[in-house]
Amino acid sequence: MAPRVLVSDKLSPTAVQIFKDKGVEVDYLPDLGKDKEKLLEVIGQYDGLAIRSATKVTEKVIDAAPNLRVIGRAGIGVDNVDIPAASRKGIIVMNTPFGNSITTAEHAVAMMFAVARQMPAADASTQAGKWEKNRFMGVEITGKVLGVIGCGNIGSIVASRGVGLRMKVIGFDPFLSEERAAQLGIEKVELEDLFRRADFITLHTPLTDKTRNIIDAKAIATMKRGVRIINCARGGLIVEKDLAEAIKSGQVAGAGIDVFEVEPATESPLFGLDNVVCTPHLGASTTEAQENVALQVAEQMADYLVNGAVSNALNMPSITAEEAPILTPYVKLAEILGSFAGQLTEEPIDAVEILYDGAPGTMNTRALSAAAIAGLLKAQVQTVNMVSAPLMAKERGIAVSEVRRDKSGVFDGYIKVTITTKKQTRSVAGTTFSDGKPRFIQIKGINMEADVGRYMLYTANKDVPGVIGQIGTAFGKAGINIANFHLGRDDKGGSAIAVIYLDEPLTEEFLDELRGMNAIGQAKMLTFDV
Ligand SMILES: NC(=O)C1=CN([C@@H]2O[C@H](COP(=O)(O)OP(=O)(O)OC[C@H]3O[C@@H](n4cnc5c(N)ncnc54)[C@H](O)[C@@H]3O)[C@@H](O)[C@H]2O)C=CC1
Ligand SMILES: O=C(O)CCC(=O)C(=O)O
Repeated sequence: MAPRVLVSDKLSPTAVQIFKDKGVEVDYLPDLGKDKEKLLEVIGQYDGLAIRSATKVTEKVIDAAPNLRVIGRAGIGVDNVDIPAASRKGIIVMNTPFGNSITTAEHAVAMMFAVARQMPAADASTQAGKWEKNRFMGVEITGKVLGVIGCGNIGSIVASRGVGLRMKVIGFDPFLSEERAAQLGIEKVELEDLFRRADFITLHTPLTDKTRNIIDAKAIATMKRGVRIINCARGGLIVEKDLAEAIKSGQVAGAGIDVFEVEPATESPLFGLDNVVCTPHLGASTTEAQENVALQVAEQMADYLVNGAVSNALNMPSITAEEAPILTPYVKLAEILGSFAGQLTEEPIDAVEILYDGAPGTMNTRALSAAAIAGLLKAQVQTVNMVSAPLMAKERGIAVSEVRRDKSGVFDGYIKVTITTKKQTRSVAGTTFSDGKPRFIQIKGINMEADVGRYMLYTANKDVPGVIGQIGTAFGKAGINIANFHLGRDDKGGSAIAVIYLDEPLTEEFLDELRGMNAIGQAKMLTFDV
């Protein structure tokens, strides 16, 4: 059945066409996102949800969406999506990180000019026939200090435009290196320094706990008198009432505000003040940017729903369309190894190490590790998948580590999952052959070569004569058919293991009978999704 996507915000028609061309059914209901109740009613029918900023994807929406596999944001900011809730449900959240960057940077620059020359007020006054030439005295931009807070994609473009306008650009961003700053032709400074020196301040950070209220009364008091402030990033970065007070007092000479604490903003302490220029979250609103993000989000979502390729996901490593078919057998293998370890472990897991030897070590190991952890946790949480697994492992205090090394044995490569609990360390290794099927090659340090079956009995026993006969007799007496049998041991008379393939699962009574046998230390029924 074709996957189904709901587009619940206004998106360019390009997106709808791309979904259709790629074999995805699509419902384009651009006003639905604003109707919370209706969204809750219908979301259960969809595999994908494509949005902009109007649709709020809360935990409630996610809980009402058992079939949802991907949320695609046609834009950058994903503060309207509850990402932890989506991750817990195994739903990928993706955005389009570059499609509207230039457009938004240009909006910030436009705001800077509009504020410097009071364009909107001058326009309104002139069109009202007032000709107030003396009222609208502006300031030059050339030679002024532009302080850019957040020098990522958009901030960097604004910085370079500032340099082009012959401004002195200074930037604050904890992740900005001296090299990158030099490349942009700007000076890297601390925030206090930026506040103290800038004539214009422009914000380009996401809204996080660290950036919320980054401009409040206290910060404004440290700024140059007559500073002008631009916010085309997110409402909540500025305390609007503090900025309004500072504009009234003359400490701040003007502000260009595209984003608000509450949106849609129908009232704000900034409304009606002299030299405040407001736009209704128009940063990304150009034909070009909307075409870019619509095209990109539809391509990305369809690629995931149809081919399993993952790009620009915020809660899952990327997997390209070329990579997906090569990775798939190893994803399956990693999941099976994790599942084997998870099913055999009955006490809390402290740590998991995933070793990549040879070929799989050259692949996307973040995705493979996510699959191994998903397999491991499946014994406890049925709904876990590659998206939710890393978060769930973290929530459970499981330390996950990856080791990669060159090919060291007869196989082109293999994966080994080792788990550590308070009581023991246990490992299982496997590989895939050219048929793409997973094989176990080592269990608890004992070499063996075994296929993976749907129902498998695992026994650990002492290597003494008669054990296999005893097990075989018990199966015969109970009338249970054995489909296949694999054995391995470390040393003569040491530890041995058996993996027995069955057509159906064994009962607990029968397992207890096996466990009652003298030489058998462990008998466990394992089920695999094959
Ligand atoms: N008004 C609009 O329509 C639009 C607004 N935006 C918003 O613009 C913002 C920036 O977008 P991009 O540049 O694409 O993001 P980005 O992720 O490329 O850059 C953000 C930068 O902020 C920096 N940062 C994080 N915490 C910081 C802190 N405490 N202090 C200083 N810098 C910090 C990061 O290191 C990063 O370099 C986002 O919030 C996004 O939602 C994006 C597009 C359109
Ligand atoms: O979709 C829009 O108009 C807003 C864009 C935006 O805020 C973003 O991409 O973060």
